[in-house]
Parts: sequence; structure tokens; C-alpha cells
Amino acid sequence: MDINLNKISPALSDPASPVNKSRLGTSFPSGKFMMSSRKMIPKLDDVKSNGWLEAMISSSPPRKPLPKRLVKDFNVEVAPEDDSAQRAWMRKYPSAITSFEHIAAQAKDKKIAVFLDYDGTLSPIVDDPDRAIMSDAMRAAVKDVAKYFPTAIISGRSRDKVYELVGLTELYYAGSHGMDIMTPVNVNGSPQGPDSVKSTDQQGEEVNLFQPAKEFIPVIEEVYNSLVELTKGIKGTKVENHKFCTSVHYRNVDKKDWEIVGQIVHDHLKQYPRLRLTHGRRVLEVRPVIEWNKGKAVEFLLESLGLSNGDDFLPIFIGDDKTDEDAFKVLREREQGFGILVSSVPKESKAFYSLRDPSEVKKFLKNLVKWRKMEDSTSM
Ligand SMILES: O=P(O)(O)OC[C@H]1O[C@H](O[C@H]2O[C@H](CO)[C@@H](O)[C@H](O)[C@H]2O)[C@H](O)[C@@H](O)[C@@H]1O
Repeated sequence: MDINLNKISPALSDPASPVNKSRLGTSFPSGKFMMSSRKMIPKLDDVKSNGWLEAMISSSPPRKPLPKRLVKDFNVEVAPEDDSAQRAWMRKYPSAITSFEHIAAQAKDKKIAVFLDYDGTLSPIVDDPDRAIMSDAMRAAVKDVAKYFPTAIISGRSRDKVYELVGLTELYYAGSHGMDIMTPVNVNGSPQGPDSVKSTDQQGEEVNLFQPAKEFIPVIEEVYNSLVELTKGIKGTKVENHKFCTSVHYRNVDKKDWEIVGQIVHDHLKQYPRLRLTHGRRVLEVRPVIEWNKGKAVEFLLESLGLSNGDDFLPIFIGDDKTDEDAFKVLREREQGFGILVSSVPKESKAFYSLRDPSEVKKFLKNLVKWRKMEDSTSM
């Protein structure tokens, strides 16, 4: 079915729109993920009226304080000039470093499992997603943690990509916001659910693959290709295919064009009622409408690791983004373990503790290893 995109996108029919400087003759096959043309455009809404634009604007704190005028104009989260609000926030989400003794007391005689987000947690946020490189010192700290505690990376990126960036074989990896989980077959109690299949990892070892959104691979590919095409006239956009989800970055797009990016994605997704959109840090994430997220991935991994029964284990999830909130919420609701939010500015969260940035994450991970070594030596 050929769709004239100019008809379904107000932004695209605007001759001033940068996208119209490119050719948009994309053809989209119809399928079970798409709406019939009769059902298309259920109501005329746009990124401004439904709050998307506001969410796009406030989706990531600036890396350096902005002048007051910008704070007013863009409603961004920044540390207030007088730091009383910052102090109040720190009382609510105390530093996991200064509260380490308290954390250690909770962890005593418990099996700790460590869950780590990648971007903004293990690597600093940078303009180019391909350059979000983890430092060697951070890699060493994560490697050390994995010697003592089961450790998993749960990222919005594809599993292959995050494995390539982290490069440690001793971890568990969950990509695409937990929609692609690899666990070894010999892990205690590893479930072989209907969606788990046997596969082999990069080292040729047998593994279990859990991919609850497998049927969405072709449609994600299709949407990725069309979004690349639709946004190619907007300088600075970058679209990534994470196999089970796709990301549209606008960090490097001129602010005046953010609305157009949002509108294009918004309008395009109207044809795909089984896809939804979430906001990350200066990124729009297109995901399948399934009941699965980083929180569910934590629960799945805990079960796979044999850590879901009893109260002798303590899961810790460290992350910086909105999608990490699903994991913080799960831990809070289970009343087991806790989330640590990585943020240098006040943000509401379901986490219990905070760390300012990846360098504090590294320090916390090192403390955890030091503490466990001490515990082990005193119990000998
Ligand atoms: O769950 P995560 O591991 O935190 O992945 C979330 C997204 O991270 C990446 O984008 C973010 O980091 C980039 C590099 O610092 C930055 O340029 C971008 O603005 C951030 O949104 C990744 O590229 C996305 O695909 C992930 O979904």
C-alpha cells in the first residue's frame, strides 16, 4: 500500500519543513501491525497538544547549567541556584556512597545481584551514541563486581551493541529494554518458557534466549527504514535499529526542529497501533505494545538466577533514565533491594538512593567489591 505521507502529517505538508526538502516516496507494506487506511488518523492531534513536545524538551537535564532565560523558555530540569531544593532532594534520595554503611547493613548475609543500565550509568551521555564508550577503569570495576555478584546489563540498545560496548563475557545481557535476554543454560532454575529458545553466544556456548517481542522484528525494521527516510532532511537526527525497538535521536537537532521530529514520529506511528512511543534522554523510542520492560526483565533474570524465592537476596538496579524507573518500581513493590538513580539534578524517582554520575557509579561498585572482600575475610 502506498501512502502519501504529506496527507497524514501536518509537518510534512508544511513547505517550510526541513523534511520536505527530501524525497518522501516511501512505500509501506500493509500488515497485521498496521491500521487499515480507513482507520488511520483516529483524531487530529499533534505533538504540542498531547504533551509530547513538553516531554521531549524536559527529557534530559542539560550537562552544564543554562542561563536563567533558557530555564524559563524550555522548562528544563536544572539544579536551582540556591541549593536548598537540591539538599531536600538529596535527603529524599541519599547518596549511595555516603549511605554505604546503611546499604552494607541491609546486604549483610544476603546474595546481591547487580543490574546496570548502560548509557548515562556506565558511560557518560555524549552527543554521538556511537561514541558512548565505557572507560577502561569502569570496565575493570564492572568486571570485578561480576566476580562477586551475578551482574547483568539491561539496556535500551540492542543486545549485540551493548555487548560490543561492554565487552565482558562474565555478565548477563538484556538488550532492547529487556526484550532480548540471554542467559546461560546451566544457571540454577533457568526457566524454559514458551518464548525461550536455545541458541549460542559469541563464544559458542549454549544459551537461553528470551525474546518476548520476536514477532515484531520485521515491523521494527520497516518502521526503522521509514523513519530514516522521513527524518533524513532534518539535520542532526539519528535513527537506530535495536531489533525489537527503534530510537529516534534529536539531541543534535536544532531546537526549533524538535517539534517537527516529534510530529513525524507521532504521525507515522498512527499506522501502527501495536507500536508505542516512550521518551528517553533526547530520544524517542518506538516499542511494541507488550507488557514488557526493564522491570519485567529484572524479574525474569532474578528467576533465571534462582534468586526469586525467599528473602536472602538483595537486587540493586542502577540507572539514569525514565525506562529504568520500571525496574526501580519493581524492586520497590517487591520490597526487595533498591534502585539507585544516576542524576546530578533533582528528579522524582522510584529509586531509593542516588549517584551523581558514572564516576560515582564506579566508586559505588568498587565499594561494593571492597566490602564483600572484607566480609569474606572476616567470616573465614
Ligand atoms: O537503557 P540505556 O542503556 O541507557 O540506553 C538508552 C538509550 O541510550 C542511548 O542514547 C542515549 O545516550 C547517547 C550516548 O550518550 C546520547 O547521545 C543520547 O542522547 C541518549 O538518549 C542509545 O543511543 C539509545 O538507543 C538508547 O535507547
